[in-house]
Amino acid sequence: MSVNKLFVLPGDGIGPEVTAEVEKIANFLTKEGIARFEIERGLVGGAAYDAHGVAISEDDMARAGAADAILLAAVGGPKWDKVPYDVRPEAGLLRLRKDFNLYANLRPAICYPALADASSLKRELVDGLDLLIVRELTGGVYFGEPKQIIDLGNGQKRAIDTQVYDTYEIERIGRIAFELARKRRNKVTSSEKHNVMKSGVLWREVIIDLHKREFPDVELEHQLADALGMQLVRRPKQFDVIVTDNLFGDMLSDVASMLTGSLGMLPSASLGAEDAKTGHRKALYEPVHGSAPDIAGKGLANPIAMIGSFGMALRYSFGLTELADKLEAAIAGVLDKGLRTADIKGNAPKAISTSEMGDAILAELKARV
Ligand SMILES: NC(=O)C1=CN([C@@H]2O[C@H](COP(=O)(O)OP(=O)(O)OC[C@H]3O[C@@H](n4cnc5c(N)ncnc54)[C@H](O)[C@@H]3O)[C@@H](O)[C@H]2O)C=CC1
Ligand SMILES: CC(C)CC(=O)C(=O)O
Ligand SMILES: [Mg+2]
Repeated sequence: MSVNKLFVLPGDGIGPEVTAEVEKIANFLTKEGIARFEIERGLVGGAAYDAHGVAISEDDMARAGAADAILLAAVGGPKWDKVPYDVRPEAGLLRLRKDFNLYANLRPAICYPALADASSLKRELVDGLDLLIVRELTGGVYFGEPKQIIDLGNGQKRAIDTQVYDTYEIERIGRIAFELARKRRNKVTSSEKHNVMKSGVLWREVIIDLHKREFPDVELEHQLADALGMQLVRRPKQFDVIVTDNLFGDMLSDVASMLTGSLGMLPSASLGAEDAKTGHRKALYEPVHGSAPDIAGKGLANPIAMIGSFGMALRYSFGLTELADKLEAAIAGVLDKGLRTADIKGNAPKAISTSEMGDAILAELKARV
């Protein structure tokens, strides 16, 4: 049995609490000989800053590079609000994404039937929802240069962020979206703001051209990003795959999370380019949520987004598709039984803690493997 090397970066806030629940599951699978995981741990974000004065150390970057997959919970928090911009916690995550060229961020939003009442929308709007946001992750305004604050010398300052996209960046993320749509309901909605942004004009042009050349069998539609935000809460089941840029993808996926009941439910996979020889993609798996400082250390965090991210690692990095299916079924099973963390409690009589939710998912998994 091959060894799957996992590099775990718990990060800050609720990060250590939710990654502990994944480690329980990985250790069980290893102990029972169902799959073999070798886990190493590193520091990222505020935790790395406190230990080394940087948002991620060179040593941890090297160890992340040597792993088969990286699992990162979340970074940031008010404790580090005043640290220099270059070493702020979020810089560690951005460096991992950029240095490993993890350009494709897959953010599925699935509404489990048992949770349809936990959504902020009416049950009939979200019941059966299954959409996938494909977010470009290494370009756009989060990385474009110049990025600076200039002192204008007259008591005024000017802040500059730059949105930059090249053809190849749009084409490669578009290709991922079309390929994934072919395995789903065969529809892609491309989203930008070509009415006010040049990057939107190019985005639309490249996606239309790619569609014509390589994916004419897939249904393609375009929606402006502001209108798409509105449609996500109006009639979310119209979507299959949404492909969009780094900033819009970040915002729209937080919106989509509430359709499923909570930000604590949404997993994600950040994938790099396919290695021509091995077919393997460098990958980092991370929940969509942040470090949730408001609930950190209280056992209130929902570990499902993190456990679901591990499920995506089983599927996309380790080729353990059947096990990934079983883990997802275990999550659904726990929800069917009415077990809820505080964020998805709804009308349930009581909420269970982070570790109780992890234990319950593990027990459901044990019954399936
Ligand atoms: N990928 C990452 O590492 C991200 C980091 N952040 C950072 O996290 C920090 C906090 O940011 P916020 O805007 O508060 O966003 P957040 O996602 O951490 O929290 C937003 C709200 O959702 C709740 N929430 C989030 N995850 C939850 C979970 N697993 N279970 C239950 N409730 C959950 C929180 O309690 C909070 O009320 C900031 O420093 C921000 O930069 C934010 C987003 C992504
Ligand atoms: C760098 C992150 C804090 C940005 C973010 O919110 C995300 O990627 O979801
Ligand atoms: Mg975000």
